[in-house]
Amino acid sequence: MIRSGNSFAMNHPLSIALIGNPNCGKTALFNRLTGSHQKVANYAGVTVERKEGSLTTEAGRQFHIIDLPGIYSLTPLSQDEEITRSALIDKTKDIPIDLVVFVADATNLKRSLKLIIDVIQLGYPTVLALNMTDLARKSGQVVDLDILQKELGIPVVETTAIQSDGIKSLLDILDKPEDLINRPSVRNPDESADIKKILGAAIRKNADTYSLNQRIDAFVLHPLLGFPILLAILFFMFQAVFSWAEFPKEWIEAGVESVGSLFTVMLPDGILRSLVVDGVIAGMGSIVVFLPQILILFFFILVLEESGYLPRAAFMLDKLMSSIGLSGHAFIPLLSSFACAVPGIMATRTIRNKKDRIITILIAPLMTCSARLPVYSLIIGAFIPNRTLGLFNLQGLVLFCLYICGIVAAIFVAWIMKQLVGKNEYQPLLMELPSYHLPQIRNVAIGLWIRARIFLIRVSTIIFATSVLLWALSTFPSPPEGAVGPAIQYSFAGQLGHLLEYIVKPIGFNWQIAVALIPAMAAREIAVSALGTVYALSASGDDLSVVLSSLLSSSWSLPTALSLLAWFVFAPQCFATLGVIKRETNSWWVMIFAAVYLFCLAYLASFATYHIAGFFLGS
Ligand SMILES: Nc1nc2c(ncn2[C@@H]2O[C@H](COP(=O)(O)OP(=O)(O)OP(=O)(O)O)[C@@H](O)[C@H]2O)c(=O)[nH]1
Ligand SMILES: [Mg+2]
Repeated sequence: MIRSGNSFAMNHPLSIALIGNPNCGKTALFNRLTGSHQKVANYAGVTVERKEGSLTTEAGRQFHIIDLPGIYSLTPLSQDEEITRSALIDKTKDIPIDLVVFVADATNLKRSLKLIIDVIQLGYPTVLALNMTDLARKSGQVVDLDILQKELGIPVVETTAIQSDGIKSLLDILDKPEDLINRPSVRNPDESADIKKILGAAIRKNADTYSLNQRIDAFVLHPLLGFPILLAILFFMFQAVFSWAEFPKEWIEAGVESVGSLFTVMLPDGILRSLVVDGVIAGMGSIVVFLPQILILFFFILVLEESGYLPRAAFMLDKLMSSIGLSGHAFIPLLSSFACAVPGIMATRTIRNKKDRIITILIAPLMTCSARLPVYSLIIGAFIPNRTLGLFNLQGLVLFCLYICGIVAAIFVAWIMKQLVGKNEYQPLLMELPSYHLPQIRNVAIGLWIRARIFLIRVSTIIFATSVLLWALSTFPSPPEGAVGPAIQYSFAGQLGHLLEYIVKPIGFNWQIAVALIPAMAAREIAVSALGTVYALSASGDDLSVVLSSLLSSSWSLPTALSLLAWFVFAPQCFATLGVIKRETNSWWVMIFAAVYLFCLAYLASFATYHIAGFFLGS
């Protein structure tokens, strides 16, 4: 639906849709135009929903910009492609498109040309943005823009979306949208046979981007070396999470401790001091110390995403994944779930087969999300000695094993589900291998800043609120007169914990853990702050000054600690994940099934871990 001529009067912002193949830089361009920070990464299928923003040009013109998932053709094969098709073609859409900026990867123009012609034929006023011109130039490609404009009958500009001055030519055109809208079509290319001719005429020298890529791929995709390289990268990442974070973690810990002591001195002994020191500082402080580890993890994830390595890893794992009945397409959604299952589950929209998609959604929560990191890190820090074994840091090794546990469990569950629903025939993974890019320092820095902000906002809102709530539940009602033992024993939380103790005793948990697990349903890392609050209040006198990890190592047995780790590998301790499962599958049943099977697995795994560890170590 194109607006009628008179609606182009400039009294409302024109809507511009960014259309193009996956991974050609639409979102990078969107971010540049609108000043947003939407996710950009070097693989196909990053954007899976419509994103909108606004642009005011230097001349004061306003535009509404729409970023859409990449498409290969106007016939969608997956749910994300359907979103774009429907935005372009359906008459019922809520936001009419006035202009199309077709974004094409200049280093691979051939791939886009058929789609450009199809989109032009839809009748929208269209501009072609040849993006990634920096790479095209470096590789020696020369395109004759005049010929291309003439052949296609639309304006063509060159852009480099990752450079601050890289989209000037596009902005110049957008400043005169009337020219675009009223432009007579010079010619309407309609035959696919034209493509060769157009390219032959317009490209004077072809890009030579393949040599470096091929040289790197010779190692990375090597039949024998490829897999060890992937494992080594992941292994190094988890080692770094522990060893690099050591100093910054100590500084934050020292900071939190001095703030705690400051308030202990400043405030008179009583309810207010308890709220501030035991509730707020113990709760929030116990989580803030994990910021460096989270940032190190995300640093690696961002660099991997930007480099172009991920689709290669998907290819290597395709055979393995198909042997459990999943397609290689599931790899990137599952890998995204290492950050958080919510975007991971949304990324399954790129999976074409419906059964595969549901199974991938069901196993995504088994990937170790970053919210588990504080929990793992706290327990590992308290129970696993910080020793090096040759090259390896023992704590990093245990963390690596926990990640592997999640992956193995996911493989196992997927395999069982596939047996139940029936296998599809093996369809080899068809996915593009993008060119390797050197990660942009600015992009990585922005990515880390966004992550740090998300984390600190979580700490200061949901974690702050639950810390205060838990403090209240653990403080009131006050103990009866003459009571012995810490006051928390008599509080609401204490009573609830003792009730739940019956359920969690067989898996080795005490009542403090039971109390901590409830608010952790809101977000996993709250388990740490909740333990901080509960133990701060259960501790008597001197113990208060001891950091949480030493307090835990003296109060829990090793089997209990291992059992709690096992619980967190499986338990769906997060409402947001369950919510997104419901939304993406549009089914309460799938969500309930996910919650039930994950809780059952968690209970079984913890039970087995506790008893097996108890048998070997003595509980
Ligand atoms: N060198 C260079 N890299 C670019 C340019 N534009 C985008 N990139 C990089 O190309 C990759 C893909 O960019 P995105 O903006 O995520 O691509 P997209 O078209 O939105 O991809 P989908 O959402 O998957 O359809 C990222 O690694 C970007 O940093 C450019 O002009 N030059
Ligand atoms: Mg995108």
